[in-house]
Formats: sequence, C-alpha cells, structure tokens
Amino acid sequence: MRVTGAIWALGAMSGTSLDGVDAAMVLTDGHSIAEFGPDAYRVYTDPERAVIRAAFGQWPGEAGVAEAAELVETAHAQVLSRFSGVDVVGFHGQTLAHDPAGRGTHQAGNGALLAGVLGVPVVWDFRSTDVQLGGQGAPLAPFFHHACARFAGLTAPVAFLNLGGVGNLTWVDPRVARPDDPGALMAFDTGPANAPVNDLMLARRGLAQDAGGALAASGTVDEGVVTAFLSHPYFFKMPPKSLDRNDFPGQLPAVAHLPDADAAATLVACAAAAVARGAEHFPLPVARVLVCGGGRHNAALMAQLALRLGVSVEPVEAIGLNGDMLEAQAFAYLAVRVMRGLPTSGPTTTGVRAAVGGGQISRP
Ligand SMILES: Nc1ncnc2c1ncn2[C@@H]1O[C@H](COP(=O)(O)OP(=O)(O)OP(=O)(O)O)[C@@H](O)[C@H]1O
Ligand SMILES: CC(=O)N[C@H]1[C@@H]2OC[C@@H](O2)[C@@H](O)[C@@H]1O[C@H](C)C(=O)O
Repeated sequence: MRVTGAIWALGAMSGTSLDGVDAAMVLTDGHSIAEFGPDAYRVYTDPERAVIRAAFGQWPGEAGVAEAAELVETAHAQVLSRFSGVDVVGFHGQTLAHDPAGRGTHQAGNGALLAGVLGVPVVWDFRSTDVQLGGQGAPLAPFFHHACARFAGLTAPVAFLNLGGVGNLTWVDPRVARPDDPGALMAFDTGPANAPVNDLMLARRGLAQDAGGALAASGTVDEGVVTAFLSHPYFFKMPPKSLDRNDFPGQLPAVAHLPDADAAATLVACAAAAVARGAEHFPLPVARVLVCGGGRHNAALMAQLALRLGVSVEPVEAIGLNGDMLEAQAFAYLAVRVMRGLPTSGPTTTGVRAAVGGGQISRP
C-alpha cells in the first residue's frame, strides 16, 4: 500500500513469558501500515531469565531492578543494532510490575540510554501516562490491531487474541476509520493464558512448556475446576480491564488433585473459557478470532477456543500477518504515533478518560 509520509520504525518487545526479545520493522505514517519489514529474535539465556524473574513485582529502586534493567538494555541493544535504515525505535522494555490502581506500571529498561547506543530516536515508557491519567496502561496493541485489520482489507468486525503469559482480546470494527473513533475498538485482558500451563510443566516435568499442547490434548478437562475458575471476581468486571501475571495465584493448587495430562487439559480449558467469557462483552458478534502469540502453537488450546467460542479460530497468519512479531510491530507502529502526536490508547482500550498518546521520546 502507498502511504505518504511513512517512516521505518523498529519495535521491540520483551513479553511476560521471558523467552526473549522480539524486534520487527514497520513502514507507517502512524495511521496506515504501508509495509512490514525484517524481524529478529534474541533469546534470553537461563541465567538472564533468572535475573529478570528475580525482579518481578519490584518497583524502580527496589532489589534486583537495576541488574534486570541493565540486562534488558544490553539484550535490546544487541538485537536492535542488527537493523539498518531505522528512523525511530519503539522500545517497550520488560514489565516487572503492573498495578494501575495502585503504584503504577513498571517497565525495566531506559530508552534514553538505548537512543545513545543506537543513534536514533527511541520512544519508550509507553504505559505510564495512560496510568497517570486513570487508564489501565494496557493493552496497547489494540490501536495496531485496528491498523492490521484495515491493512488486511477486512470489512466486518473481527477479534484479535494474543495468547502470551496472559491473554488479551481486541474487538475491532475495521469499517471505522480511526482507532480513537467511537465504535472502532474494545479491548481487555481475558485472563491467564499460557502462564499456568507453563508453571505446571515446570513443576511436574521440569519443562518450560507443553510443546504443541500434546500433553493437554491427551488429558480430560475437569469442568468443575473450570466453573470454579470462572467465579473469580475478574470475570465480573466490565472492560476495559488488565491483569498482572500473578493476579490468578491459585491455579496450580486447583489442579493439584489431577494427573499431569488432565491438569494440563484443565488449565488450557480455563484459559479458553476466560476468552469465551470475555467475548460476551463484544459490541457486535465476530465470525472469526485471529490468534497471535505463542499460544497459537498449542493445538489443545486452539481446539478448546474453537469449542468454547463457537466461531472460527485461526492464527493471524490466515490474513498474512506474523503472529510471533505482532507485539514488536505494535510498538514500532505506536512509536510513530507518539512521534506524530497521535493517541495510542483511549476509553475503549485502557479505560483512560480521553484518548492519550503515551511514551517518552529520547533523542541520541
Ligand atoms: N510450540 C509451542 N507449543 C506450546 N506452547 C507454546 C509453543 N510456543 C510457544 N508457546 C507458548 O507461548 C508462550 C510464549 O508466548 P509469547 O511469546 O506470545 O508470550 P509473551 O509475549 O512473552 O507474553 P505476553 O504477550 O503475555 O507478554 C510460551 O511460554 C509457551 O507457553
Ligand atoms: C502491563 C503489561 O506489560 N501488559 C502486557 C502483558 O502481556 C499481554 C498482556 O499482558 C497485555 O496487557 C500487555 O502487552 C500487550 C503487548 C499490550 O499492551 O497490548
């Protein structure tokens, strides 16, 4: 697509599951996507992961944060310096703590430092302003999902589902021209997605994940556990709403009585049931749910989603997008919006009172 005034942005995201740093380029004017560019991935080593994990839940200045932030900055500098032709970087950082109603939101990593190292402007600290103005500070990908739906030429309401550690759902009406126009978007976190089954695999099998969902697929769902899970107060809150990774601490104890396969199947069913519960909030029904994030590789999770949602559940690759890079691309796109003074969130995505452009700009 020809887009006048488009620039090349490079976005980077380090997600809650701590697998590594995703980086990807997008050519955009901050409204439309003109073209997707190259991408790269930089895995965290086990010792690095341990340092970051030790700082989870900590706020700036608290124990372990400086060490984690330095590691996050170094890993990002390594992967981002592999790219050329970059006009601006969108640097999300690593969320260590998120408490929008209380202490705020904390993404480790200093964008000013990265701007110096990379020699290009860096947009960072995307969530703080939204939180300071009463928003949830998350999710931020929805404005980008809106651009993606229009880029793909969709003409009916559709949902994007990101299955990372936590799940988040964006309902989009691509017929509405701008993401901050009324009726364009509704977005919120659905509940835990991959995190509980990862925790189970680690605790019971010493593995990082249930590859392909094979273990879950061989088990039987305990529907009693799913029903009890759905009684959590989070599911009775109206969107917008967001979650911290540890907001659902009781999930492993809830499946403690089950053999491994049944426990995995049940945790996957809980994640899917949370999404289906979330879909009840949609302003208009959707015919398809497009899935990004690592959870789309979990066949048991995809099957449970199709069952509980009753609509077509497909990876975002079905509309020509890259499901592993969507969040990194989102922060590339959002960086350009920040540079151009355009909003990055609004009342229907983070619950902030009026549309707001979050993010600090640091120049080299
Ligand atoms: N082949 C696979 N089989 C099963 N699960 C997988 C597979 N690949 C990835 N996953 C799951 O996806 C997770 C990683 O997803 P992703 O990279 O989207 O999360 P994230 O971006 O770190 O998290 P968030 O979006 O919550 O910030 C892994 O921890 C794992 O649970
Ligand atoms: C506070 C924070 O970092 N939240 C992340 C996390 O990971 C998934 C979900 O929880 C979402 O709310 C968000 O990230 C995506 C990229 C977002 O802001 O849209």
